[in-house]
Amino acid sequence: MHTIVDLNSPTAPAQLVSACEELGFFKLTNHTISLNLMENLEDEAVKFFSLPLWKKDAAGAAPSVTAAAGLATWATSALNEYITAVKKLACELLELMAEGLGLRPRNALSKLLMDEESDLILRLNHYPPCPVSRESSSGGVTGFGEHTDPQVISILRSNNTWGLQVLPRDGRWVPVPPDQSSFFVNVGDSLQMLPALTDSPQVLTNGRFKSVKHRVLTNSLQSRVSMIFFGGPPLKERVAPLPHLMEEGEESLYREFTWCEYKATAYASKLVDNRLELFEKR
Ligand SMILES: C=C1C[C@]23C[C@@]1(O)CC[C@H]2[C@@]12CC[C@H](O)[C@@](C)(C(=O)O1)[C@H]2[C@@H]3C(=O)O
Ligand SMILES: O=C(O)CCC(=O)C(=O)O
Ligand SMILES: [Fe+2]
Repeated sequence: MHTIVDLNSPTAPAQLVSACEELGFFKLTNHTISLNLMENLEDEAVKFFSLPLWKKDAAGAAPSVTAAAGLATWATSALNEYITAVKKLACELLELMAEGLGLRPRNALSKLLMDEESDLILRLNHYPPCPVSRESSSGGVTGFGEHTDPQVISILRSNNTWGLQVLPRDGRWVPVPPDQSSFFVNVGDSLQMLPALTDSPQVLTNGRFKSVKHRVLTNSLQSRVSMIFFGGPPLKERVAPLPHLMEEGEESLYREFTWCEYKATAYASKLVDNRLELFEKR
């Protein structure tokens, strides 16, 4: 079962750090984003997804979040309000994580997303109901295949339909009970790389935070609508372990790369591929 982090709790920084170290995934409660704000965008998404294909196609390829103002033809205000709120939340979480890790300055991680050139994506997914075939080995039809997210942090909100599953490192797929008023947060590949060493011998690794594998199975009766904010650094930003967290003389497990390089590799790979492996020093 995943951790539930209460954003209002005085121990939130420590809770965040252990959730990111253990599974790389947690449910976030007591945030300040209203259900109304989430539902406004969900309603717009439902309207959009019910349009005929040719109209959806006409909306064109997804622009980046920073270009959302250019999306004037579709749900601009619901999108902009949601993006502003969720970006602020992502930065708040990264600041609390930095505090939990004892990092100075406090914005060591959040500044990656605050930069005006940060690479932010908002993705809206719709999974129509889909009856389970007898051949299905996973107990459901795959809606979104297993993968890790390449960015720093992903913040997911869905309606109350089951489907999301996470994979602990040495375990089995765990279904995540949906909760339309909470967020589900996962560590992305780039955050796995960033915080370097820990003093605990069991986890003496640069990958102190875990980029969790996850997938979505469709539901046979209800449709699932999810919106996920992916926070990535500016394309030119170097992704390297934070020196403050490295022990003296200790080497990074990964070679240094820019987010642009990593993203290009990720986007040229298959969804299921282990992309971080390609950047490990051997
Ligand atoms: C198959 C792919 C889809 C994806 C780009 C990729 O080549 C591998 C990473 C995929 C992923 C997973 C997280 C996000 O949903 C996403 C938008 C991202 O940044 O990386 C998707 C990419 C996509 O759908 O284009
Ligand atoms: O739609 C979901 O619930 C999760 C999708 C996802 O993991 C992704 O878009 O990267
Ligand atoms: Fe994902």
